[in-house]
Amino acid sequence: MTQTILEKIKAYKLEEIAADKAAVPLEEVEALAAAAPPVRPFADALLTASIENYGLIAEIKKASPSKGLIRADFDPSALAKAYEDGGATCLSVLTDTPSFQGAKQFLIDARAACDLPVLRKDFMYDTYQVAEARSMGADCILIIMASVSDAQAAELEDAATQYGMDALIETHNAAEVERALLLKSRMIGINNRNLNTFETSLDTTRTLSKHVPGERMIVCESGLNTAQDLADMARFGARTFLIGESLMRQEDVAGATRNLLANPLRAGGM
Ligand SMILES: O=C(O)c1ccccc1NCC(=O)[C@H](O)[C@H](O)COP(=O)(O)O
Repeated sequence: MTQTILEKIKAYKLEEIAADKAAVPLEEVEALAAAAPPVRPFADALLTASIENYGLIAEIKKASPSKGLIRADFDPSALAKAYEDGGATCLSVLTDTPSFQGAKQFLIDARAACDLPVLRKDFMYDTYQVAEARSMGADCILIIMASVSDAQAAELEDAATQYGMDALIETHNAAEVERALLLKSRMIGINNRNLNTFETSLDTTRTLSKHVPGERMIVCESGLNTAQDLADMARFGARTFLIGESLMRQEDVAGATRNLLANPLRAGGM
């Protein structure tokens, strides 16, 4: 039987975690996490930004399984600064190497170059990775409901909370939203990318947003290209966005980020 992309990623990730644990024992990672720079509030920053305008998690993404290489001229520090200058609220940094050409060092460099809170964008299965995320300086982790059980999700979320970090809970369908709501995290990600076909459709957010109660924050993820897309999604209750590829393909990343955040609803243009 052919494996799905998440199954393939999980297989190499579990090997990677075992190798990392052998190379750097948990106690050492925990000591590094305890010495890491203080946590920057991630969800709070998004909430504040989304009251005034939109919250934007701008992603530092070199490549992807669906698109291959996205940006050849890739300097995480410069990109982090450009995103901050353009008005992004938070950063997302891919640390997975085999599928996204990401690196742990990218997160460390990006965070050091700006004052924004940072999400470790990776496939999390083990609380060891949460300690590792904090040791790099991450302020938030991603929990993908499609790749973990309810018990694993709760365990990862608890570990993040113990470090004072936030967790973004990612969903792709109504059943996953229902499971995500059993957790405590405020941020419910709705990913518009179908992980089997890699196609993106904003209809996913249009459909799933009604399953998310008002006290949680919808983070609309993937396939967002224009300010109009954001305004469209805002009508469905999403005022916080996670955007990678469309910004990564721009020469002037700060300018493109600024243009994306020019909210036509606020300007009275809609
Ligand atoms: O981006 C992919 O091709 C991908 C494939 C398999 C699993 C996850 C994938 N992407 C992770 C993401 O969630 C996105 O990087 C993020 O939402 C930003 O999406 P985009 O703005 O479309 O780059």
